Amino acid sequence: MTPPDDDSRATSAAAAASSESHTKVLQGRYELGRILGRGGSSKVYRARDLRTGVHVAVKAVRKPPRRPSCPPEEDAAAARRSVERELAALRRVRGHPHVVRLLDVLASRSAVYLVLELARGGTVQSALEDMGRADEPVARRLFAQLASAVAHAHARGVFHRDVKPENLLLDERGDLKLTDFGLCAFAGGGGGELGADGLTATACGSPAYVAPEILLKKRYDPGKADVWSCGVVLFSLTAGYLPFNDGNLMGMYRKICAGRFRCPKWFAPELRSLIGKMLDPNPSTRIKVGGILEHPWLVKDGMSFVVAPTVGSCYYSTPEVVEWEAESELAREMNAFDILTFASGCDLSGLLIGTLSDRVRFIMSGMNGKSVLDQVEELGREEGFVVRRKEEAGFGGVLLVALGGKFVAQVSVYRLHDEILLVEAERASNEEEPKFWDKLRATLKF
Ligand SMILES: Nc1ncnc2c1ncn2[C@@H]1O[C@H](COP(=O)(O)OP(=O)(O)OP(=O)(O)O)[C@@H](O)[C@H]1O
Repeated sequence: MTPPDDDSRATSAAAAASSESHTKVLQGRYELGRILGRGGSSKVYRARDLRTGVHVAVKAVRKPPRRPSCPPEEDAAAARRSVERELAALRRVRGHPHVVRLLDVLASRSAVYLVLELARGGTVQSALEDMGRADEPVARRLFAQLASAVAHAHARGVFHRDVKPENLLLDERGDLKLTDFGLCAFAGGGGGELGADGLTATACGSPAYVAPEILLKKRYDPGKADVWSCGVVLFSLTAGYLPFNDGNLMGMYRKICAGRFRCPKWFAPELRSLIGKMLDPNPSTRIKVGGILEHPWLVKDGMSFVVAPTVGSCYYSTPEVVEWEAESELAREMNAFDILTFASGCDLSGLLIGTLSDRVRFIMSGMNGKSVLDQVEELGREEGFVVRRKEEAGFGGVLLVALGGKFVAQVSVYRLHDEILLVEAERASNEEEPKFWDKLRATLKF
């Protein structure tokens, strides 16, 4: 397949997500395959990272079509808020072995693409449809992983608010990954809508999993609402059907508000006890997520939970978690995702971050834009190129031209935030001046 020319790349990237075609390449890097799932405003594709060969999932979140009743700015702002919320949440909770991992973020004028680790085992919902219900040890393992992920998110001030089997993915080993933070709330005013009392009034969640206090339109504690939804998940996993069900929605709501459900007779007493504490219609007496992790039903089969002092969260004590702890300490470098979060005051439209074969955009932090361009200028002169400083937005750019007047490369620097720079380096083609490009790469460290 011949690569598209430069100008067509951004367009083809955006078109890729809207098309059902299976051979589109997003920003020269992610080859999109079949659709794995669809959400309200997204399509999720299986994809391959052409640089590493690793298979990933790309969630393409598009700006919604404008509604005639709604001013265009309102639509754009709502779409942007929802993506920012999901990104901010994934950033806060990243690194936990049972939360889906955000690998990269790309953006175009019409969509944001979240590159996520690929969960090859489908969703817990599809597994339940196939197997009916889970055996108790399997349910215990999956539920422990869910409780651990939710506890971790809460410890980081993120309340999911849409815990349900469709949002629980399974990897190839059958391990659970919590996903879809698009409806979450943040503690401490991080873009969510919690009041000073830590309560919210925003009604969200899926009917069968939603807590009574939300149905009753009370101000509610989103942490307790997550516990309720986890209780419904646990019941569904072990029973194979929902605890609150009725022919009509109002009937179901009445049962939810009364906390009226019946456990199947094969439920062990400890399982009944845990579900009863989670599906307590009174949020003030409902068990907290920390209590779940210590409940006797869960602390079986040699499982144990440890409170990580560094992050103050509870986690499922396995070698993977220990490894994650070490990795998360190291994972401090900036990536495209950080840029989007940092740049929340900037207009992100048209901001493309990523690597093409002959153009790269990357972040430099703690550097002065002018000195970056000075370094490029010096390198160009050493190589015998004609060097021209360009007046552009941001710090400007440096154009490097060969003696015959042929374009060699150009580097432009923009300021994103204080000392955070977005640097764009472009070259004529990847066949020409490879040594110079390597030197530039070494100088600018991209
Ligand atoms: N990382 C992934 N690996 C594999 N499949 C995934 C992944 N992420 C999402 N999916 C699939 O895509 C579906 C939709 O994803 P997701 O729930 O994140 O989208 P959404 O737009 O936020 O959905 P909703 O409208 O329900 O909030 C999932 O139910 C799942 O089938």
